Amino acid sequence: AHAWGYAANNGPDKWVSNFPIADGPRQSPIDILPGGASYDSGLKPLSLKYDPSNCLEILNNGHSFQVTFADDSDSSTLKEGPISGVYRLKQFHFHWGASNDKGSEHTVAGTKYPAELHLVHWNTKYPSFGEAASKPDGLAVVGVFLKIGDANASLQKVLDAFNDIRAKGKQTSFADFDPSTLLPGCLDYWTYDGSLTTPPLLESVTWIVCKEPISVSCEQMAKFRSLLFSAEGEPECCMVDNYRPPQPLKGRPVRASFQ
Ligand SMILES: NS(=O)(=O)c1ccc(C(=O)NCc2ccc(F)cc2)cc1
Ligand SMILES: [Zn+2]
Repeated sequence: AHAWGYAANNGPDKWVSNFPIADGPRQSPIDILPGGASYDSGLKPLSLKYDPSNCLEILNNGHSFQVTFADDSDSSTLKEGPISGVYRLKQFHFHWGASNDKGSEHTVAGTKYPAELHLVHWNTKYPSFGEAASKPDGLAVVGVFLKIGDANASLQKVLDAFNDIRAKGKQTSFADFDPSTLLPGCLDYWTYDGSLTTPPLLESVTWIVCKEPISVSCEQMAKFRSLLFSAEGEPECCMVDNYRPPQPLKGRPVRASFQ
């Protein structure tokens, strides 16, 4: 059986055959309707504390590229916000489009952004990411939209490593990067219970989607699109449109940390 992907023959509409949870009650992403979200004064501000020395490597996994962190201590964590306890940063990655009119996974009243950043954290009440990934409160992902504007100097550091990871399976060391430099100035957010947006689509994610986007230039978006879904020696296939479209809300509440 061919592995999952984003092409017509193995893309989001096909995932349900190998991953029936694709039609489950708490799937992600969703279209966020600001008018349908309820302000919750009980929601705390996000507490994100990242240690750049935990940054290990950058890799092309054939679906996206990701920057992986050492998660053997509580030095890079997410606390407060809608969650209780301590969640450790495991990795961050992005989703993007073939053109600037699409690419984000979450949408806001139907608006698609050209890309979306995901900072993936796991609940330290469980022994590992793999264990946490199967629990309803196991993961917390912070989503940040990217909007076309000025070049993003912090993002450029990540893009400068792309020459070594152009093809699927390539990885290279990547050190001393502080992911908090990729966060918007304002950390107002929407939050809801959801899932991983790629197979295995596990319904274990507390989603925390920032209202304010960060900037990315057209040239930087072109750099994202220079990566390949394909491995070395295979016919080249540009890594673009690696996003799942919004899924049914199925009655879930979406809360806002702001009025
Ligand atoms: N786009 S997203 O932020 O929702 C997302 C985040 C992480 C993963 C992931 O780690 N997959 C591999 C995986 C999944 C479960 C496991 F138990 C082990 C590895 C997939 C999607
Ligand atoms: Zn993602």
